[in-house]
Amino acid sequence: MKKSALPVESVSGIEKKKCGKEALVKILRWHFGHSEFRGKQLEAIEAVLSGRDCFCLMPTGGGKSMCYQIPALARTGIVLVVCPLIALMENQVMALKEKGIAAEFLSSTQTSQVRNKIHEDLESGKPSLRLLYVTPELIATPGFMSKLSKIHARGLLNLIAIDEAHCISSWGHDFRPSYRKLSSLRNRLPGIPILALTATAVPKVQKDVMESLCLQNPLLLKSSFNRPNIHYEGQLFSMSCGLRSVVPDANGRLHVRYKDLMDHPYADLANLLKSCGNVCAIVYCLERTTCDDLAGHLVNNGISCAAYHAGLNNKLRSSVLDDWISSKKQVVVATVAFGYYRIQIQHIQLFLSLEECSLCKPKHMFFGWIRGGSNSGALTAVDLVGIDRKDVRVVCHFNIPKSMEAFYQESGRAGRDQLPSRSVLYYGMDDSKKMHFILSTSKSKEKSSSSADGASKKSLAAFNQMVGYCQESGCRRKRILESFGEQVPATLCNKSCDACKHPNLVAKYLEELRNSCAVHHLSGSSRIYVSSSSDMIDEEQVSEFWNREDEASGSDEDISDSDDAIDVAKSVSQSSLPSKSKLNDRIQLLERAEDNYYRNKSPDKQSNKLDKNVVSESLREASKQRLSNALLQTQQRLANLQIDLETSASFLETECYKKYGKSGKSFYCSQVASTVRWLSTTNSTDLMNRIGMSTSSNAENPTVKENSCPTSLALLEQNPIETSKEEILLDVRSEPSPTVLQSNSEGISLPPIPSFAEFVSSRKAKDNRLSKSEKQTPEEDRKNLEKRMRLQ
Ligand SMILES: Nc1ncnc2c1ncn2[C@@H]1O[C@H](COP(=O)(O)OP(=O)(O)OP(=O)(O)O)[C@@H](O)[C@H]1O
Ligand SMILES: [Mg+2]
Repeated sequence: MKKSALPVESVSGIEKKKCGKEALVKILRWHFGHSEFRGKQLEAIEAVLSGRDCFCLMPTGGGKSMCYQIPALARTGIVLVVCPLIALMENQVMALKEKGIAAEFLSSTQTSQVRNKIHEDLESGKPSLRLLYVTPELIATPGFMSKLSKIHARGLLNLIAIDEAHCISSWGHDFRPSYRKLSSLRNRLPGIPILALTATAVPKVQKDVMESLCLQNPLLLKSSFNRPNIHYEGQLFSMSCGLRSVVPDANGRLHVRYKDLMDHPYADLANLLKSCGNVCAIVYCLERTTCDDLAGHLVNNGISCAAYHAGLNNKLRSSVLDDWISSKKQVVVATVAFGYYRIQIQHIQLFLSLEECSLCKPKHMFFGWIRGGSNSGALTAVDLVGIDRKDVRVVCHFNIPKSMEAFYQESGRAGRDQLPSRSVLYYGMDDSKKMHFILSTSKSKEKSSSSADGASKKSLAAFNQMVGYCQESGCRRKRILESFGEQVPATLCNKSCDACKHPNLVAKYLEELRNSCAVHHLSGSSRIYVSSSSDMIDEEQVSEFWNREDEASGSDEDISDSDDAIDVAKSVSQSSLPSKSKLNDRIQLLERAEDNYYRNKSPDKQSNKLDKNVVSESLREASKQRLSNALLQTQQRLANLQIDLETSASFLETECYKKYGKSGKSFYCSQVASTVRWLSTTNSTDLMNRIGMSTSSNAENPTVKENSCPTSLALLEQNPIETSKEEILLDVRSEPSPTVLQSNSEGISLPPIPSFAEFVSSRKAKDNRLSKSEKQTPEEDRKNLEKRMRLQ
């Protein structure tokens, strides 16, 4: 129901004088139903209404949005809100509209009709909009900026709010280059107060944000980062949630849980979620395949759960998010966004930077890099930052976060209703090595400049702090707060963390961890350090990790309309690839690097490597299980799809094995991962086709040869639920159509990964063809290269 705008009008009557506290509280109560302002909300609102810049540092879930939403209602005119995520804008605008508040967002996800309507309103003499949410990229476009300037010239712009302002600082944990462009706002729109808001900014980041946005004499409002309702242990949480009957076992009381001491971390998590009751939870993972696998496992264990990551298509992703927000699903297993985003940019640069390539070791890493480049135009980051489901009771990190800031931000999704909630963190040495590797390579390889080295050191230092948090036994709460520069008394925790509540248990587990892991002990320290060398990581794991991420092509980005990666791609292609001859040089260097790699390997190493790279039976079994989990999810997604899970999983696994079993573990795993991702987005027709096609190549079962003929597809499409596979087969057998069979097969098989030599020679062949047929301009060369990269 729409509320009348009475309070706004009545307040706007007095706005020329001053909007007093009473009037503001009235707006808060009328529109939002909250009785009083929280923390520093009122101070922030009063500051910006008086025309003063403000930097607002409030904890996650502290109510920062209110600091710009109330000013939007206290004055006529528009509040411009800059947001990093489309999902976040949508979520906020929807909530505001439900309250009858005129709010809109502008993004590429809208139809041009919707966008035009918003623009018309903005250009009208008296816009009805109160809040306009936009992405930083849109702000940077000249067209939109000139529109803003016109609104500003007409005196209709009240306030500029920059949400998640830490993204502007390269010192912050989620730096977004596009946020940097916001520094022009002060000059372009003079006299308009700027409100910067964030939950995570260490002093250095605070300073950087204020300087970058050219804030003038800003009011700096800092609330404590402490989230008293988040428990970093299990027992007190269970009790305060009324779960007395569920007494957690010893391990269940812990906040940091050690994967290396567990037989089955998946099972441990399933038990944990069950022991918490059927509560709302977020599980964060580093990789999409873990998301898929883990979600499959949880579903098998009766937990209402879905995976959420950028490998899913837009429709599925929003339906998962809707289901989760509306409590139809209780647990969402999601990837952490911005880390991936950086990795993708790094791929583009690694591929084009030969100095780096000559350093690379395993052959298959080339492919990861090359394929990574293909996603340059399509960022694939997903995050749940700022999505306001208030009753998240458990946030679990299934892989170690990259920094304390990231950990705080992500675990802070819990308990936004201020009720008791729980944070759980799974720590594993392998995860730690993987993250260490990503951080040590991603920044240092972006540019070979000293600033990039510095950035790499910074992120490694931030990560080491996180490792310390997992491997030491001091109060967790104190440690989190101290990482933000807050000094707190030891009593603050009140035994709401595992280290304070169960110190002996924590010490015991740490001791066991030390004994069980083959790790480095640094003298005088109880910490277990990961060696700083990237070769600590198993090459196969790295390869699969990269490839897995790369093959998400087809999924649209949803950070925002970000042009960051496009900028990078352009600048790299312009600066590093000015001509075709340079590109040839680079390709030759790549070849030499590859040769060197193989020449430098000793025969011993090679045979060892071969052994290590063999696809074992147990790996094949595990892959089958993984595919079966993915098929189960697909079956649920596609409602009542009739397939035999075991047979289909076995078929798909055999397909992967046939294709890459001989090429080694890494290629095989990559193909399995790719198939799992394909399953998460495929439709019934394609799935049936593929399973059918598989059998068609089986000589022992010639009947299925015609399985992917169009008649079966048409039948399935007409009546996807009632029509059984047997019926389709029967129908198909009467109408064989080998020609179409071939085209279907081609349409649905996954693109093969070429060997590096194949890649290079196909490139050469194409170059030869080109040089024969026509002389191209450097610009055309560049376009061709970009196209080729996209097609990889
Ligand atoms: N004065 C208030 N009284 C009660 N509830 C409030 C008040 N202000 C905000 N809230 C509620 O607190 C919740 C969190 O608010 P909001 O989303 O603005 O937090 P945030 O600080 O932006 O968090 P994040 O850093 O996670 O984005 C919302 O559900 C909001 O309705
Ligand atoms: Mg927020």
